[in-house]
Amino acid sequence: MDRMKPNTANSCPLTPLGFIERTATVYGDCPSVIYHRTVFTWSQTLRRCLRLASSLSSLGISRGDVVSVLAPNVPAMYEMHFGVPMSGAVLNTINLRLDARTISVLLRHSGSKLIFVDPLSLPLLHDALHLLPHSHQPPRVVPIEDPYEENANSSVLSAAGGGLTYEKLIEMGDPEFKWVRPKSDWDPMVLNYTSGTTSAPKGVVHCHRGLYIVTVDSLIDWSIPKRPVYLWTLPMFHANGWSYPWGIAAAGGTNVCLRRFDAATIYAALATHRVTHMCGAPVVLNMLANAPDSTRKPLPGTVQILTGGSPPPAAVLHRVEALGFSVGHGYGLTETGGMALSCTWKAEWDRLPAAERARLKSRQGVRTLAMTDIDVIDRATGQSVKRDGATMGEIVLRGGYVMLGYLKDEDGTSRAVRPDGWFYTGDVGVMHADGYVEIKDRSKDVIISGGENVSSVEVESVLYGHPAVNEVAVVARPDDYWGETTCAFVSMKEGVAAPPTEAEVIAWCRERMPHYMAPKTVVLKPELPKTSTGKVQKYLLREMAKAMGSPRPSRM
Ligand SMILES: Nc1ncnc2c1ncn2[C@@H]1O[C@H](COP(=O)(O)OP(=O)(O)OP(=O)(O)O)[C@@H](O)[C@H]1O
Repeated sequence: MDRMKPNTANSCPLTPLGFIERTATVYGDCPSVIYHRTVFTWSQTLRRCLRLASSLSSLGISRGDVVSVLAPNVPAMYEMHFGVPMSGAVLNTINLRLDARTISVLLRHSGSKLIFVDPLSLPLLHDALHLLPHSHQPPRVVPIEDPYEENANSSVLSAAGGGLTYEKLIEMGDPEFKWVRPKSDWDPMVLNYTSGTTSAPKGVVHCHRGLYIVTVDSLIDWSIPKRPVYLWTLPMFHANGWSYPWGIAAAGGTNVCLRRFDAATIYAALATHRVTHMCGAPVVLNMLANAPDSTRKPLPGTVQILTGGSPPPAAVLHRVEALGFSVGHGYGLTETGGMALSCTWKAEWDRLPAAERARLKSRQGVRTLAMTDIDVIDRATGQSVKRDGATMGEIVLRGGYVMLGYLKDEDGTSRAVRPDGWFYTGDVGVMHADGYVEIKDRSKDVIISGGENVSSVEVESVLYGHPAVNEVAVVARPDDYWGETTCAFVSMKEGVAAPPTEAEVIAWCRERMPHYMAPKTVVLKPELPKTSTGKVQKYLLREMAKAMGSPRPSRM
């Protein structure tokens, strides 16, 4: 046995890039990418990706160079998930709803050599480039055409790219290009900045191996069949759309691209393309559930919808399932490139009442097959918390698709990935007796009122049960007496005849939860501030609550 070692035939580096070659062989004539009236097949998509990789190589882009993209879910964005790393480069998708200052910081931090840009984001990119210091070599700009956008004037685009555009690169490239394979499966493949929900975005680097594992794992975990029809409602710039650009290629599916969407666009696309699968943050589920009847269209069949990214309130899950969607729920971070936990469903739960099913489904669940281990630990002792569904601790995990690290941030990396072999998520949760984890908060969001820990997620989930409530976010408000008290920011559904007052919302909560948890302050707002990935920007609300100062000391 001692002589049994890896050999040349079994040590080829793992990478999800090869999936597209197999798919082009099997499903070459099947639709790969649809955008308005444009339909590509898998053999065309493969050739376009190879042409892109070849052109990037002829422009001098080589192994390890960072190539950025600022674009919505259009076909070019999909192709870049293959074409850019096939040139050996590291793909850096940038959130197009960031401001110019943050984008310039990211471009500088990543040392990006070239950036592809959507026509509608050109002015934003120009502002960002102007903010780069003179000493910094700016990336080469390559605009992406969009025949369906009136504002995408081709001569303006060509001028902005110094004569070069995305389609010109495709045209110039070699469709038989021998793509640059990773030397090792630990070679970096993508650089993704986190959402910046809690602090400045961090540059997460993933390697080919990690992305291969998470892609295959995500296909298995969501039981993706062959040839799904997948609607792109999750931004690909967010953690590479939880790895599904590579996953849908592996399954030979059809990618339905959308530049922008609202409830009406989603319902229309579901019906037109007979969509089978889609992903979205809970905000997308909320949008579907609260859409007026006039915008809803009958579903083409059961649509599988995978949600994650922030806690899905049980009430929202319940409403979406009642509309005919089948909801899957997972939990992950940019640092895991996709889902690390999922609320794996048990057949016997189908017999439970709907509200109980939704409550169980709102739990984040168990580790996926390829995540080696997870735990909820007491940060002070490092010991596992009791499996009682009540004792809170930090969620930690280990497995083959935890990031390589944060780019140029060794301190940040060693704070997150510890010598004890765990990746510390910064999320606070509990372990239930059945081994399912439930998130209670981010460590920064826990409210400590009179020495008691209050989970903002728990208070939010009660508030979501109020029939007039559209969205809610709960944060701490400083309080001279209690230390902190619960402050709820609430937006009401449109068209509610007699929306409740702040005092009525407080009274409603006090009937349904211990008084120390119930909000002492309610602020009604037309809309809550969100990141482009649909997460409520609690730090902004926390600042607002802080600015309100302490209310008069009160007793429970
Ligand atoms: N199913 C889920 N339920 C509750 N929270 C979730 C779920 N999935 C993800 N999250 C939250 O999203 C976080 C990961 O989000 P992401 O990587 O996009 O960056 P961020 O944490 O929002 O931003 P930053 O790290 O810059 O503050 C997790 O740490 C967790 O707090």
